[in-house]
Amino acid sequence: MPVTQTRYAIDPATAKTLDTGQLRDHFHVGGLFAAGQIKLVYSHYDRLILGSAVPAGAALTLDHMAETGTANFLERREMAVLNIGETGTVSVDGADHSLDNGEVLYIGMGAGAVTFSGAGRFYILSAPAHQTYPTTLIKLSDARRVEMGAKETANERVIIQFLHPDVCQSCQLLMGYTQFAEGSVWNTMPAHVHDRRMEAYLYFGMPEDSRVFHLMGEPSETRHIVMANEEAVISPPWSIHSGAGTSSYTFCWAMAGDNVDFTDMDMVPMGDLR
Ligand SMILES: O=C[C@H](O)[C@@H](O)CC(=O)C(=O)O
Ligand SMILES: [Zn+2]
Repeated sequence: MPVTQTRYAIDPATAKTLDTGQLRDHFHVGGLFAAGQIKLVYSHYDRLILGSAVPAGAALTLDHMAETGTANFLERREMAVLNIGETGTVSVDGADHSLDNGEVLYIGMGAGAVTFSGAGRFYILSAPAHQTYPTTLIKLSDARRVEMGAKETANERVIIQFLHPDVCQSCQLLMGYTQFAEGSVWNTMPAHVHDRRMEAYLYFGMPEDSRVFHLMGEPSETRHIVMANEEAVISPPWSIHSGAGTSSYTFCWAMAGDNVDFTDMDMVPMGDLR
């Protein structure tokens, strides 16, 4: 059985009254990637579920989560699995998919139970779905690469898009990860919001003592959450999501909501940030 928890959606007026601990209780997700466990967080923002599976030698099967109210987890949902560990296997619908580090498996609605095995450290994302699309292994060479930023602004990076309409079809999940050039640490500044899509970040590939200061909140009311390696953060639709690290890092971004248009962002003019 997966270890589960629920995070409720709150409005920005409530969010701005929260202190550090309360902000973390709502938005920060720690304790993922525990060996021998599937851990899942059910967010009420667009009902995105995020979590982890670390088989560590013994196979782990995800078939049911009470929070979805369905007999099978994928009955009315789609899923993406990113392997941030060594090569591992994800078995679904009678097929074994071998995922190397940095590869993504899209699993369509109705595919049934999902079994994780091998040396993988699997990051799991799932959103409600309305139709099934083929389960697809997406290799790094299949993904779409968007170069962004510059060294001078410490934000030289490549956005690698896996669940994107040009790469792999999905109902509402959009996901990929962003890698920095050495010395670059700033993600998504100038910042943006997209009130029609929520987003979740997983920060990984960081040295143990490194931290990312993740920025959130309405543009006129920003807060920060201090993130360590392999920790996730839920970004409400009304919130900016940006950050700077004490070293370079990789972060997986994932979105769910009303459209799958990656470029549909409302950029925040620098003068509006508070
Ligand atoms: O809506 C898009 C998301 O916030 C991220 O994809 C941004 C990102 O990866 C980056 O700028 O590096
Ligand atoms: Zn965004």
